[in-house]
Amino acid sequence: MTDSPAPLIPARSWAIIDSTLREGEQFARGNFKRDDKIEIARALDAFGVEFIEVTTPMVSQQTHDDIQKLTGLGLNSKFLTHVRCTMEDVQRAVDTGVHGLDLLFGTSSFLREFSHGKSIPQIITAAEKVIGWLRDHHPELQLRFSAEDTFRSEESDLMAVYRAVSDMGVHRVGLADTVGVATPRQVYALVREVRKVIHPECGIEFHGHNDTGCAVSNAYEAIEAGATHIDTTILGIGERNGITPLGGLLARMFTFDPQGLIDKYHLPMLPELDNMIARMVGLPVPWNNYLTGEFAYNHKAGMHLKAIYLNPGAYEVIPPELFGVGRSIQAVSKITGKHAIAFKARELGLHYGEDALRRVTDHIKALAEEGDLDDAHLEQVLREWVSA
Ligand SMILES: CC(=O)SCCNC(=O)CCNC(=O)[C@H](O)C(C)(C)COP(=O)(O)OP(=O)(O)OC[C@H]1O[C@@H](n2cnc3c(N)ncnc32)[C@H](O)[C@@H]1OP(=O)(O)O
Ligand SMILES: O=C(O)CCC(=O)C(=O)O
Ligand SMILES: [Mg+2]
Repeated sequence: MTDSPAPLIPARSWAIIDSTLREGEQFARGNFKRDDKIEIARALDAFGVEFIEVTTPMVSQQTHDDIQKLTGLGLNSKFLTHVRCTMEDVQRAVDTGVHGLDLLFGTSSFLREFSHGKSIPQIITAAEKVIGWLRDHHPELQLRFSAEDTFRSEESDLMAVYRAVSDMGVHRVGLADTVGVATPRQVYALVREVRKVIHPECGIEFHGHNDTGCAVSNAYEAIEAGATHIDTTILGIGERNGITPLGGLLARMFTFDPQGLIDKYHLPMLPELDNMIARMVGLPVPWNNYLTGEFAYNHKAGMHLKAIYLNPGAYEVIPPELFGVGRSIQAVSKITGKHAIAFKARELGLHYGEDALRRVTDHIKALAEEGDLDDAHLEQVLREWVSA
């Protein structure tokens, strides 16, 4: 790590707002009880996420009290609650002990027509009232204002809203790809445009859904363009097929500043986090999950195996052990090669000459064509053929 070149994107330039306790509750199987919430919050805090976003206290008295319980745990991660832009919601939120409020208002024609029915000037007026009151009565709170469904909103409307709320003194503005329609280039371009109309000290948050498979790349482009905060959830759980997964974002960003990520987060805890949420929602961790999926570090093809034995970096971009994960080398299959077989043989103290190695390799490949070979069978074959 010490010899690596200067990071392209320093990990200190962006922070994680983990929304497993808000967006994650909108997942089909996300129905966390108080003990689950405490377990999740403690785990995220131990991992080192900077912010934990929780559901609005408007959901119910129970949710309100759960938030108070969470904020009373004395964790290092800061709690934010996600609330509508109304006096009723924010007044309910201010006594929960959170560090900040994530306000939102839909700005696309879809949401203006079918959700809340407000025009852009009415949205700005509502924001003025709510933000003004919060700044006067609760200057200690960090405030964020997000334009829900940003990427289906008119750019001129967005700029008017972002400029206005930045002038009102919010600490961050939010861009939300609510339906997962944005492309990476669009995200990059819009973050750059937003940067131009808000105050220099105002942060930019990105929230991206994964409907078209771009949640991680869009989060990356947002950061590259200057976003300061990214929303994630553990395993990516959320409405429909979810948002940027914590593990996916870390995998992406690790390649730019490994040491920065190691310094900021307790990376070996990632499997624990993924398994915890899988258990709570009653689903397995997906086999191809970033970093922690069962086969995320499985190596099989003969050409790969030759190099992997010599240096795993030949076919791995991120060392699995840094994330508390092991690699598996599948030396036996029809697509194996002589180097992998020689390596397995050496592990057993067996050595083959060039010709014998070719023959035993071809025999093992032929056996594998017929059906699966387990390690015990492989050992038997290797031992039989060495003396043949
Ligand atoms: C894209 C996202 O994920 S946004 C976050 C979604 N999160 C949630 O919905 C949190 C959980 N929600 C709830 O528990 C409930 O929906 C509550 C408590 C917030 C509201 O419940 P209800 O009063 O029964 O209203 P309901 O959910 O049916 O309708 C939404 C209301 O919010 C209003 N609304 C929607 N967005 C906003 C906004 N950004 N600011 C202010 N009001 C809004 C709608 O106009 C509607 O109010 P109306 O009936 O006066 O028109
Ligand atoms: O408040 C935000 O920025 C995001 C809200 C949300 O979950 C979404 O738009 O998908
Ligand atoms: Mg969302």
